[in-house]
Amino acid sequence: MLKAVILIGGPQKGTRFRPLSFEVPKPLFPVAGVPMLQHHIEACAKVPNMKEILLIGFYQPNEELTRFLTNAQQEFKVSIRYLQEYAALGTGGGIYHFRDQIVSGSPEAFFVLNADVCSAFPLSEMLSFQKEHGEPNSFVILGTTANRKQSLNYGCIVENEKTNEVLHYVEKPSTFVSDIINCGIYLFKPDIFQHIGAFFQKNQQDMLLEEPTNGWHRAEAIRLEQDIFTALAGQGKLYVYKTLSFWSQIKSAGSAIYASRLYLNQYHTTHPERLASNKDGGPKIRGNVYIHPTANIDPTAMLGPNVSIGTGVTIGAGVRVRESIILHGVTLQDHCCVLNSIVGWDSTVGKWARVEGTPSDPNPNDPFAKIDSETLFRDGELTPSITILGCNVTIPSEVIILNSIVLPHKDPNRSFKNQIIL
Ligand SMILES: Nc1nc2c(ncn2[C@@H]2O[C@H](COP(=O)(O)OP(=O)(O)O[C@H]3O[C@H](CO)[C@@H](O)[C@H](O)[C@@H]3O)[C@@H](O)[C@H]2O)c(=O)[nH]1
Repeated sequence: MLKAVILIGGPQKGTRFRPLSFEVPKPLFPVAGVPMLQHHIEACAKVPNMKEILLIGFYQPNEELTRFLTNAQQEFKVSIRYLQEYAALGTGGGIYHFRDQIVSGSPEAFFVLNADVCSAFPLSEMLSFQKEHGEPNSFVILGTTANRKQSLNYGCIVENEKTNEVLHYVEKPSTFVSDIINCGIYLFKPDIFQHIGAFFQKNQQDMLLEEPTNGWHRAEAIRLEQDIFTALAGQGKLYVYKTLSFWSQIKSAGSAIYASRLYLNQYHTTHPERLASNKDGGPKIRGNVYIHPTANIDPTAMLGPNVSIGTGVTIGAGVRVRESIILHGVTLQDHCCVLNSIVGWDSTVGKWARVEGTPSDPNPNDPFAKIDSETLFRDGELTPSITILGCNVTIPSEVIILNSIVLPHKDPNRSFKNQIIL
């Protein structure tokens, strides 16, 4: 039997996702029409023998998370539970703290997935790879190829090309190490806890010497990447399975639009029913578009490619939407235009208004390019990015909002370009 753990982080994480993460925990933000996490859960539930999916994080349990878990359990017919860390314990500390829950029922192996990645999740392939490679208790990291410059933003893996054993692992190196990067998706055997445990013991001794009152707490904070993988590399225990299928991080809001595009594209094979098509009396659809059944869209509107329309959205006559995510309860009034933008919950875009951003897509001429999840500012200036309207924003008619971030509940009364509207 198998299990899966999804690391969902907590409220202090996802800062590059603001202001959208003010309203909803980042892992529940909709990507291609469903919460980011649902893609992980669907992929795990498809693996034969998957008995339980555990979400580990340091969010306070809230209504939205509980509702999502209840619905997902019913839909995917697998046990899904949320385990809350008492503090941020790092990518290794959380799974170590809850190791009894993970190994209860004696799973032969378990997956660990970072919540903030979008992927085809080749989990069954990782299982077959694990069976064929190395010793029975070896662990597998999913890897992909990045270009030299961007590889520095990820965990970098040097492999033995014949055996795929991980020989060196360096987390976010400052100079080039390898173009094989860690996708944040792992297959572990329960034996991993011996390695994390050994590190914990050592950490505890060191820290109790330094700080007798708080040492135990601090010793439990363990980073899977720097503390465990680096030590396991070259020991015949850690292998890399390189995937050619799609993969991207979801750090900034711009990367959510890119991830939506990847998942919408995947729907052709996994969920064709989620893709809108041109029908009599319906809007004009270009490329891949997701429309929630409760949305009300004028037949003269044109949507796509890469558009997701949430619950209860109203779209008026002659509206154009492209490369955007429209969240629930939004109203797009007649003839407005929304390009490369995220329109937050319950916002309104007035007639003939234009909301437009600059896409942050990876370089299309580089097959290994990844999305640059830029910080908001570079050299003291706002980096041109997608336009984000926070929740409950009202854009008046005939106004242009370009490359800007509008904070929740704001009503900008004129056009803005390259600004954060506070
Ligand atoms: N439960 C829990 N989850 C956490 C914690 N810290 C981080 N996470 C979750 O773990 C994932 C990784 O988070 P980061 O610590 O922000 O790492 P990163 O910069 O995304 O880098 C990691 O992912 C890359 C691939 O996306 C890897 O290339 C890299 O090596 C590393 O694993 C995210 O889903 C985050 O929510 C924690 O203390 N507790």
